[in-house]
Amino acid sequence: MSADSIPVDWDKARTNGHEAGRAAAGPAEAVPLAGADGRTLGEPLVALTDLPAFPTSSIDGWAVRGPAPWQPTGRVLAGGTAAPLTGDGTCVEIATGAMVPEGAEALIRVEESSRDAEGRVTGTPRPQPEWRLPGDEARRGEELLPAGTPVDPAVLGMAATCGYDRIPVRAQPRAALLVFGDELLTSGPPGAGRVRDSLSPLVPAWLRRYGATVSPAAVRGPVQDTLEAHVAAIREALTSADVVCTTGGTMNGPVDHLHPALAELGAEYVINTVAVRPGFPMLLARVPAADGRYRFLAGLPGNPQSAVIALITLVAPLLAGLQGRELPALRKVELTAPVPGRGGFTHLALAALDPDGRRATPVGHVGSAMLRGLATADGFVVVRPDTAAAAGDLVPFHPLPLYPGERP
Ligand SMILES: Nc1nc2c(c(=O)[nH]1)N[C@H]1C(S)=C(S)[C@@H](COP(=O)(O)OP(=O)(O)OC[C@H]3O[C@@H](n4cnc5c(N)ncnc54)[C@H](O)[C@@H]3O)O[C@H]1N2
Ligand code: MOO
Repeated sequence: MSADSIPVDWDKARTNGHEAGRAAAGPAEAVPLAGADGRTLGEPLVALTDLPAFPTSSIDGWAVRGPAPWQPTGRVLAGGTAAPLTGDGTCVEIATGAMVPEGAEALIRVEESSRDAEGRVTGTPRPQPEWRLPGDEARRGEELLPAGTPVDPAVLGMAATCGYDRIPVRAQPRAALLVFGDELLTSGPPGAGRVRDSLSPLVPAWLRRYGATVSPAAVRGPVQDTLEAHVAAIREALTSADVVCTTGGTMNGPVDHLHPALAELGAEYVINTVAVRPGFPMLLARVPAADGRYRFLAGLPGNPQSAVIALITLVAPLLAGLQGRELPALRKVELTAPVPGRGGFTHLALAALDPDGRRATPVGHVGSAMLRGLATADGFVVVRPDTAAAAGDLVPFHPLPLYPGERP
């Protein structure tokens, strides 16, 4: 296994990362609805009954049969089963959500009805039906959502409506982070040749937004800059993680030990360097673990913005694949200012979106060692190899993994 390689095209790197994840995805497991938020459907969600399951009144009023006036014979509330209406000129009082009795011909709203001295009901039904028929929303056995759908609050509510107590979802990938670099400080301000480790706080938080779990014990660093310490730390992390991310040491500097460590661990590269700037020395490898199965290692470059680009280029597609999710397609936005190309590399340029999300403006402070631009951007505009983008051009946009409201 050589550390030298031809950089992979950026789009191809995303696709390869996704396919590698998909090929390694585990089976679906049934979990209670309360624990399924944020997971991914492992099988299609199918209607267990017709929906609604019985003819259901949409109003409070009267269920009537035959011509007016109607003599009330009883009442049916939500949750009850209704006796059939058998005689013309009869009705039952009915509540919203109650089962409409067999034999009912119309429903009349209470405020659009009146009663005579004998208690008989009169009124004119509205032209549109005031009840919902079984199957109006779904037929029993109908597929409502495909496998691979992210589970959100609406999906949880729909599964409950259908009568599910548990739903089949994919396991959440377990991720770990190893930070390399003896120059890193874990607290206090930088100086005297030392820089503050910015990736231990950043990477786990974004891994979680991509659907992985990261326990506090799974974040380690700085790992000592020796080959032995790197190999030992990776081996240890592989015992409890499906995806181990490392930062730094991806190049061939005097203390860059990642490639030699991978060789020692018998790893096989899925991707070794990507033709993208910033970020190119990134890699994704399969590493055999002690149990005989393989896990993934994503090597993120040490420059912080480059590490983020490796996260969105390799790790996000891998995690999507492992969860059985599609690789998100990139939408296009209009550039408000020119963005230069980066020769034969894809250029990912940090940009902020207009409130309507249609136009992107490049932000400042975007060197690969900087995070200031990242903290004000919504994502990256994509400028393909051997091109440059002009103001007014439509270009693909890769969003940052943000929760709603995080960039108001
Ligand atoms: N001779 C060459 N040198 C470099 C090249 C090159 O093509 N030829 N490429 C540069 C590029 S591009 C990148 S990116 C970096 C990637 O290098 P490594 O992944 O080996 O990263 P390190 O050398 O360990 O660190 C680079 C830089 O980032 C700082 N760093 C590292 N970890 C953190 C962290 N957790 N928090 C904050 N900052 C971090 C580190 O101090 C260095 O300044 O290689 C270039 N060199
Ligand atoms: O690729 Mo480096 O990641 O340009 O900073």
